[in-house]
Amino acid sequence: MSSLSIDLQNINKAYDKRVVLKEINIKIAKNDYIAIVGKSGSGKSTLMNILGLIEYWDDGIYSFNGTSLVKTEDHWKMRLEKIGFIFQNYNLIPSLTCKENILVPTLYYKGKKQDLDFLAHQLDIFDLLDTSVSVLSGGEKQRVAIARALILNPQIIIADEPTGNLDEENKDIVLKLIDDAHSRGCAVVLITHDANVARRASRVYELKGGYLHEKD
Ligand SMILES: Nc1ncnc2c1ncn2[C@@H]1O[C@H](COP(=O)(O)OP(=O)(O)OP(=O)(O)O)[C@@H](O)[C@H]1O
Repeated sequence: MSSLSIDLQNINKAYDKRVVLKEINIKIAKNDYIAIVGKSGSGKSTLMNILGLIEYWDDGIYSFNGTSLVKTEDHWKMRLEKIGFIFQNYNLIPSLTCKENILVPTLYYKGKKQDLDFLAHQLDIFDLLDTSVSVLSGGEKQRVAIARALILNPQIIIADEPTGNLDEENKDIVLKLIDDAHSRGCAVVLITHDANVARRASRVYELKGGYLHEKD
C-alpha cells in the first residue's frame, strides 16, 4: 500500500462561541495505530470528523500526503478514495441490502476496489449479502459498515467508537478486523472509552480542555 502522511498543525474548531479544539497537532503515518480517549463532550468526534474530512476546521493546516488542503473545498474525492470511516451508529442505509450498502462508495469511484466476495467472507457476512441491513444485529451491521469502509482500499481507517454498541464477542471480532486491515498497511485512528481497546494502539492521545496530548 502506498505511503500515507497526515499532518494537522494548530487546528482550531469552535461551534458558535464554544471552542472545542485548540491548537491540535498530530501526525499520522502508514502503519500507525492511534487511539483517542477523552471525556464525553471533549471533542473526540469533532476531531474524527475533521480528520475524516466530514467537517471543516476553523483555522490551522491540514496536509494530506503532502498537499495542504483548502478547508472550504469539498474533499469528497479524497475522503472517498483514501479514507475508510466507521461510525459508532453504523450509518447504513436501512432500505438497502448489505451488498448495496457495501457498494455505495463504488458508485462514485471507478478505480481499483476490493473483491466484494472475498471481503464478505473475511468479515463473515457472505450469507447476508442479499439481506436488508434493517434486520441485522449490531455486530452484523458493524461488519457491513467495516466492509463499506474497506471496499476502496483506504490508506487510513478512522473509527468513531467502532465497538461502542457491541457485546464482548462482537467487539473482539470488530477489533480483529481492524487489526487485519492495519496489518495490511492501513493506518488506524479510533476513538474509544475502553482501556482494553486503547492498549492495542501504538500511540494514545487524550483530548482534555480542547487540547490533544499524547499519553505515556
Ligand atoms: N454540529 C455541532 N453544533 C454545535 N455544537 C456541537 C456540534 N457538534 C458537536 N458540538 C459540541 O462540541 C462538543 C464536543 O462534541 P463531540 O461530539 O466532538 O464530543 P465527544 O468527545 O465525541 O463526546 P462523546 O464521547 O459524548 O461522543 C460538545 O459540547 C458538543 O455539544
